[in-house]
Amino acid sequence: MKISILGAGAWGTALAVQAAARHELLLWARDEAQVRDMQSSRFNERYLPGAALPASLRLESRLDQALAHARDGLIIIATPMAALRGMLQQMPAGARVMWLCKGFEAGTGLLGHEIAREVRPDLRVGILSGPSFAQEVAAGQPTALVSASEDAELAQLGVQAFHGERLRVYSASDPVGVEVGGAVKNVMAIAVGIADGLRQRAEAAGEPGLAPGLNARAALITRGLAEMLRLGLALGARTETFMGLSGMGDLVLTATGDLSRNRRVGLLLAQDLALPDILQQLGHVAEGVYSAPTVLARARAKGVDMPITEAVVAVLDGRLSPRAGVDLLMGRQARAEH
Ligand SMILES: NC(=O)c1ccc[n+]([C@@H]2O[C@H](COP(=O)([O-])OP(=O)(O)OC[C@H]3O[C@@H](n4cnc5c(N)ncnc54)[C@H](O)[C@@H]3O)[C@@H](O)[C@H]2O)c1
Ligand SMILES: O=P(O)(O)OC[C@H](O)CO
Repeated sequence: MKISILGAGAWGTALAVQAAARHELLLWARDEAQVRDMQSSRFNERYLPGAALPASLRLESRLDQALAHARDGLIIIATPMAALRGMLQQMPAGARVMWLCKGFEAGTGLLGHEIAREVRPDLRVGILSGPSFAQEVAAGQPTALVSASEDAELAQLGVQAFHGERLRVYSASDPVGVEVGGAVKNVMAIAVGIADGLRQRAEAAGEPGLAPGLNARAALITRGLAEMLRLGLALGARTETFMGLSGMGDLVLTATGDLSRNRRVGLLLAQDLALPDILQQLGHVAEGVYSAPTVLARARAKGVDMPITEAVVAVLDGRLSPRAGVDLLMGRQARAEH
């Protein structure tokens, strides 16, 4: 199959590395200099150092060439969420397009499939999601993904494109649930990062005392899943999707795995680093930072209670200290679990 992956960040590059042996794969980056560097070194030093780019992988900086390559195949948008609208607008009429971004669009608060419906209803669209750190996928470590679309044929095309020995790809028909899971887990990873960071800080000072421990981490993940589910159901998703790879699976990975950029944002906030410095230090997108306020806005519009998200937004805004954020959650009134 001819596949063009648009966006040569960590994730687009990792999937290109994995699938290049089985398909005619093209990786597009908007930055000509980056493409030249990758062509000469056969590495993507800036975004995924250490992963050799297979000789068969075509590297391209001209978007028209990348789109022409996958005219009869599959186009994968691998940019951050902030670029999805602009990319969709440039797609050829009727193209088969899937995206990897996980988030709500800042400003509009829309999920990817809602943006696509608004700007390009002619496209056949879907999402690839699930618990997947780029570095592990590029190294060929076992990973499971989900290919989701209301268009069953397209969901299957996503499976054919990436299912292989090292990547297991399941199909799904609930893109709303898959997108809500992928977006909300990033916010929860920031929350768990904050709690774990407070513990690390207290332990380093020799005063573990009342800092959030492993019990708090389990509670945050579980109540985070409850928030994700409530918002998802309000937006029309199905419960079982949140028990799957793009819900529970990605939430556990991102909240507990130190390779997560969103978790790292939380860990560093707990060290009292300023958000702009943290983002500069990461050098990669941390979608939860941009999605958190839009998750909250959509939840409020639907009358959905999301206290962890609310606390994360207040910490990101600087209205609450990380410590006060945890205290706020613990100080809430008793209620029924379900
Ligand atoms: N890294 C992972 O492990 C991983 C796994 C699953 C999903 N994702 C999701 O995939 C998306 C991309 O993540 P990433 O890790 O590759 O990010 P990254 O920060 O490593 O790279 C982002 C890439 O997008 C490019 N880009 C930014 N704005 C652009 C624009 N307007 N037009 C074209 N290109 C643009 C950048 O130049 C860069 O190459 C995010 O939504 C992320 O949540 C990432
Ligand atoms: O590094 P993060 O926090 O963007 O997470 C990467 C992937 O989404 C994990 O599935």
